[in-house]
Amino acid sequence: MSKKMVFPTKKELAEAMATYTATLSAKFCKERGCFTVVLSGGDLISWLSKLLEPKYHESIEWSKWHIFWVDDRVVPWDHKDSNYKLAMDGFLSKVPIPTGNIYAIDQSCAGIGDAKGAALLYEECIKRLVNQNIIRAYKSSGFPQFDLQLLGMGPDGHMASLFPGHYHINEKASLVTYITDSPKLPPKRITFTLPVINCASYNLMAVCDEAQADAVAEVFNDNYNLPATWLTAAEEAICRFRRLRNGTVNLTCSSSSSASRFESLSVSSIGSGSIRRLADSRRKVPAVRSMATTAAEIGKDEKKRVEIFELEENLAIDLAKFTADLSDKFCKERGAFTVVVSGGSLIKSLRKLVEPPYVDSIDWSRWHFFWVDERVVPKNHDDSNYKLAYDCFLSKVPIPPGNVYAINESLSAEAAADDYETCLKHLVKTGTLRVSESTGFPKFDLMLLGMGPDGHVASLFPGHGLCNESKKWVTFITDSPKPPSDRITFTFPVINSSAHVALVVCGSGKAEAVQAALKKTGSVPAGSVSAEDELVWFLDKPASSKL
Ligand SMILES: O=C(O)[C@H](O)[C@@H](O)[C@H](O)[C@H](O)COP(=O)(O)O
Repeated sequence: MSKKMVFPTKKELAEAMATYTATLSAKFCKERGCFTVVLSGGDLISWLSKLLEPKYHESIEWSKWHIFWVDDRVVPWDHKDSNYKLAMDGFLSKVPIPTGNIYAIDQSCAGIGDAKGAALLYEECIKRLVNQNIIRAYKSSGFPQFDLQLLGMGPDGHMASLFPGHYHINEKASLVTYITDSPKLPPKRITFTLPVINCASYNLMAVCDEAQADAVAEVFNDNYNLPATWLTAAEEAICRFRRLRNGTVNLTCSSSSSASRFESLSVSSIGSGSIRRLADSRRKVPAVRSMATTAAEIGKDEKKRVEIFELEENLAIDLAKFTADLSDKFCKERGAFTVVVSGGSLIKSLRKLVEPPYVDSIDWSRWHFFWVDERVVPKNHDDSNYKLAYDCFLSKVPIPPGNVYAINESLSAEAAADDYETCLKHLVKTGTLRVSESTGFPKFDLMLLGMGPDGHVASLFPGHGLCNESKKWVTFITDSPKPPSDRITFTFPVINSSAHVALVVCGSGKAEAVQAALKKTGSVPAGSVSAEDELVWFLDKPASSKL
């Protein structure tokens, strides 16, 4: 389903929005005895005042309306920046919606600027209303499914308080999140997360100002850096806009007929129709000559290769081709590509993938992105592996946010590990993640790992009991010798059940650990890494100097 609507004037746009809202109100009030409506701030409220005209006002069953905000600013209710105040003054105070049906940001948190507290309380409120059946729950996922969401878009392409380049676009662990560094003032806000926004039955985005013309054009040219590009809905997403600058926005608005990307809290289905594919615009990838010499004799293991590169630059080029080839293979064979990364210097070595030709040729919509280990710190913390990957990689490629599986760092390390394991199990159930026939552990298509100077991989450190974990898929550590102390990590059985593993190691400081792992001159965790189909060590000259 794909819908766009262009109107010659603001007046006609407002009229169409009012009719649409009134029609949905009648439908939901009849079908389920209530109508859940989500508002944003901005111009929207002035459109809604159309509903105050008698032909709408008199026919709408206001007593059945329940009002929510997709985002609000963490300021007192009577503050000029408050979305609650805006809606109250311009609309809500003029219609007989019961006060108890208006769900505003918590007044005391907002009053003292406690963004985190306000987000938590708003989430709790929504969960309670789902339990009471006032808000529907989306299929099996239990995500709240609002009946109608009325959204605006900023000139930078933000919607709700999801801003371009901000990691919040990938937030899936919560329903409501918060931001304290909003590029648009005021800085503190709470916002629905993308899965919640996209679960709404009907999403209506209204755009009217010249200032938004460029962003509208970008959104409809599939620029995934703009949060508004990700908008879908369970039933219908419509973008209504006034004809802006001549010709600039003669565009279409795509939406999905299902919110299956977000059917479960951190899970998406493969190949959802909601993701616009880049396949059509694919460019042919020129062959990149391998600049490696192969150390043939090491380990004499036919599944193991060691590639040594004169320069790290050459290693990065070859690693990109290796990854892109596997991506092509798995996307063709199974319609999905499950990729796991570590933190550390590996991420920098992946830089060629986010440059031409690969950035254009890879079918990013089929990627599913995981972490082999993660530090239990906030996602915007400098120690976060998520932040590292987001800043250098994820923010540059259109992997659907629903396919990026970050940990829930609001939990303890132990609970976060359990939660991540549950997420993997769900993905196995849905077929996104394969299982190894020989081990019964999940079989990722590609694992891209770094190694520490002490020979650790993931957060499996030399001499630590976790290296012997044989049952769990994901475990945790609270005494990591490399700070920060609290982490989650995949276990060896999971790492070694992968189809392909690349161990990427650079620098002379790691030469001894490389030697220990490959020549068995010592015992280091990296020496225990294997793969079901292929393990490739990518080394630069200095790292290989002791082989
Ligand atoms: O969270 C982590 O600490 C990493 O995932 C870790 O496993 C990393 O891959 C190695 O420590 C190598 O890091 P460097 O490449 O930066 O040395």
